[in-house]
Amino acid sequence: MQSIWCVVPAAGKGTRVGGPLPKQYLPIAGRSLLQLTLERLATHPAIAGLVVTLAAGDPHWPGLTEVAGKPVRTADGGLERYDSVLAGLDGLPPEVAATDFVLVHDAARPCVRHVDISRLIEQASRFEGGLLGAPLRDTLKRADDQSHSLETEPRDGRWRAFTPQMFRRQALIQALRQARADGVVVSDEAMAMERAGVRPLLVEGAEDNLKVTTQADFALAEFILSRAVQ
Ligand SMILES: Nc1ccn([C@@H]2O[C@H](COP(=O)(O)OP(=O)(O)OP(=O)(O)O)[C@@H](O)[C@H]2O)c(=O)n1
Ligand SMILES: C[C@](O)(CO)[C@H](O)COP(=O)(O)O
Repeated sequence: MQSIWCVVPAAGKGTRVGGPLPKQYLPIAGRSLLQLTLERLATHPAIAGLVVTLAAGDPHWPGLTEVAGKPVRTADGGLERYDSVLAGLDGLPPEVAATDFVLVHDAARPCVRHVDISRLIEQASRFEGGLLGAPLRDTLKRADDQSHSLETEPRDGRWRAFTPQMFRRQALIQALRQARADGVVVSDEAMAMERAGVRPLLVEGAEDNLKVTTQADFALAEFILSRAVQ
């Protein structure tokens, strides 16, 4: 299996959780959300190293330089998630070539399964990249601003996008820079690549690849992690 670096955007404020600490530093079973995600990534055999993007001057970062024997580099994140991803891509070591694939994985997703990361790398590397996701299995409603359902959206062909997402380093940098130049705030890497004409491969992954977003997600993440499925 190829060896691949992973950018970990961890510069968010966690406003949907609230509280004095950014959510990536809140505990799950005694360890921070960020530490859990870094360990989950660093213990995957194909991952060569991590670039963690942090809020400028982040006082909570413990100054890690390696996790599970894998090197850890840092970069200053930005206002939007995609700014932080760009900073992370720029912070990759020089041995990562422009055409090398890189992964991008949210610090807020500690439950990602190694088998899904392996399948993403193996399958999406046959194309110009891809992402983990899952087909939508619930009926999708479009609501008005009073939370009344206006209509039911078509479900066919709709997927939920997860991370990691995997693209070639320079192609992703160019696509993200183009989105920024166009004033488009892309919500994931695949959106930037789609705008560049790429059709990222969707690789179905476990739906327990939870993005910890609200306070309630911490208990669910702790339960998922307690099952020792890595
Ligand atoms: N400017 C930003 C915004 C988000 N992120 C990271 O992107 C991931 C997914 O973002 P999200 O879950 O939205 O985290 P926050 O932006 O912190 O949450 P909120 O929107 O509730 O403030 C997180 O690991 C977050 O730290 C980042 O690196 N830089
Ligand atoms: C990248 C992502 O996790 C894919 O679902 C999602 O778009 C992040 O969104 P957020 O609002 O920045 O959490």
